[in-house]
Amino acid sequence: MDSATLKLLTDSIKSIEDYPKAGITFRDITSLIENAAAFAKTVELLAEHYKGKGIDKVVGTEARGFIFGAPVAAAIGAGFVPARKPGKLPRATVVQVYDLEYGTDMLQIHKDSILPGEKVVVIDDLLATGGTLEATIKLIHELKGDVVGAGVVIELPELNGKAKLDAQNVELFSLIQFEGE
Ligand SMILES: O=P(O)(O)OC[C@H]1O[C@H](OP(=O)(O)OP(=O)(O)O)[C@H](O)[C@@H]1O
Ligand SMILES: Nc1ncnc2[nH]cnc12
Repeated sequence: MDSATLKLLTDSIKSIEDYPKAGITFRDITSLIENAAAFAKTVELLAEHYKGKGIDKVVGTEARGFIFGAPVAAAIGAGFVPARKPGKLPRATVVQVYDLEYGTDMLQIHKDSILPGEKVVVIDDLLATGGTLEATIKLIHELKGDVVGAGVVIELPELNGKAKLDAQNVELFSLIQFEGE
């Protein structure tokens, strides 16, 4: 990405100290998506990376993964599969419990949302410890999907979430890296 685009995206993300608890610097993408140029460019860059690679499904994690995952899916001609927090999906699901930078949570996807052998990309706003993406990848693997990549707007390299993706042989694509937790 050129330096003007990097500046557009980086400057549009607000950083809030000690949210949601002491010691965490919260990287807030709501200010990025409020900015029409920054939002469009973010979706375009993620889509560009995965276009033409025969991706069948994009999985986005609730809630912020929906914001980027759905438009990327439409842009690359893939279906969109929501990975949801517990109790939100009406049909049979597969389930994973995982740890977060600031707590624990659970994700589910519909059992029939991914067919064996389908090529799948996971999209989220941010990679911190990697717990969310790891749990999402495990859900897709349970359904015998082929996870070919994980794309995020923001990576926090100090938390080493990439190691969890490496362990699953999933390539990480991140647009912005912020130092510090
Ligand atoms: O790499 P990790 O340590 O797993 O952290 C990253 C995850 O944390 C945030 O979601 P959160 O669970 O706060 O939910 P939200 O999208 O509903 O705000 C963020 O949107 C990522 O999904
Ligand atoms: N530091 C952070 N900022 C925003 N979202 C997050 N999810 C996990 N860690 C986060």
